Amino acid sequence: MRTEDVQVQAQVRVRVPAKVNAGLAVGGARPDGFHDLANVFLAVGLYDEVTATAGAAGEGPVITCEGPDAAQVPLDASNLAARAALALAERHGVPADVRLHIAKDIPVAGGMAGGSADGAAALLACDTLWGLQTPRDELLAICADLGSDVPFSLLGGAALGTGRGERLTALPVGGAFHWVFAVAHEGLSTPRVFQEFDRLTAGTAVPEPAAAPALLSALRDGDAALLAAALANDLQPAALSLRPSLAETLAAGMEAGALASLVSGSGPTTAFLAKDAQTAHQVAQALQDSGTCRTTRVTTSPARGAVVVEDIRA
Ligand SMILES: C[C@](O)(CO)[C@H](O)COP(=O)(O)OP(=O)(O)OC[C@H]1O[C@@H](n2ccc(N)nc2=O)[C@H](O)[C@@H]1O
Ligand SMILES: Nc1ncnc2c1ncn2[C@@H]1O[C@H](COP(=O)(O)OP(=O)(O)OP(=O)(O)O)[C@@H](O)[C@H]1O
Repeated sequence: MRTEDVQVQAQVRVRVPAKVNAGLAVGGARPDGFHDLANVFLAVGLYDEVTATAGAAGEGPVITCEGPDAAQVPLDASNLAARAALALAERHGVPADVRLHIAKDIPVAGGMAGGSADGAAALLACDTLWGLQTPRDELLAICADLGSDVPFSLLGGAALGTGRGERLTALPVGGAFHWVFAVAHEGLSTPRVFQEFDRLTAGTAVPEPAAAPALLSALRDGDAALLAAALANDLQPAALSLRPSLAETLAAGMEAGALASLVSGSGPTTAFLAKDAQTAHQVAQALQDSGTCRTTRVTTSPARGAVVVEDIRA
């Protein structure tokens, strides 16, 4: 066969970051079961990659997944990447025949929006593969239908999420922050953690959620010490109530020199802010040695949102 006869398979690869919630203020339960939030999202440099290639006519989205946590990822129509492909295809009246391969590096069910990341990445990958050029605001609206965290996975950087977290306002960030994440042995279900929040706050007046001005200025100034003082997560008591052993992980990171520690979103991943890269590695080693977590990851924020990193189209 001559080289020019080889058909190159069209392929689009998208890289998408995980998130940590630098501030998560949670209001009372709404009639629709969700909670109003003032959610200060920060994208961090742990990434999944979703690669889209054309599928056979009529087969719909086909999901495959590789990575250390791949066995925990559903490969059926419940996968957020499959749901994203179907939603986009329906919006444009095109077939959703696409193969989506997820290279998963974001901890699963860890409160780092891994599934949401794959949903946002698949949406961008399919939009590019199918040449649809869907306007950004429409992509964000589809993301919001898929889940509260999905719009932020597309946007990246830092943002305040209001409503159930899907209405985003980008936030300025004045410098890089150094983070350590301690990944727990077993995941936690997000709805279960919100239910526990409701149980723990029952009979109390839950205030309207608001973003702390000190948090926003710490991010804007890139000041790690001020950020450490302002980090807050209203879901932390609920996550600790369901998984009391997380308190030991939080304490081990502080003992090792972290500026601050908190549960990431709904947990059970715990996040540690460090003053520099060297301290971050020391904290990670101490957490590893403490035996209070499955593994650790060291990275920085902010990180770019979902972005096409390879686009091979015939
Ligand atoms: C905890 C966070 O990760 C913080 O960023 C998010 O609030 C969760 O976002 P998510 O995983 O995208 O959540 P969704 O898929 O939208 O909702 C899953 C479930 O979480 C609960 N949920 C979620 C978001 C929200 N603002 N209030 C809620 O009560 C609801 O029980 C909902 O049925
Ligand atoms: N592409 C996907 N990757 C991982 N989990 C997925 C995916 N699609 C659907 N899921 C389901 O979502 C559940 C939550 O997984 P995910 O990794 O998104 O949790 P999370 O990081 O705690 O989410 P969040 O921080 O947005 O609340 C999993 O247990 C799995 O059943």
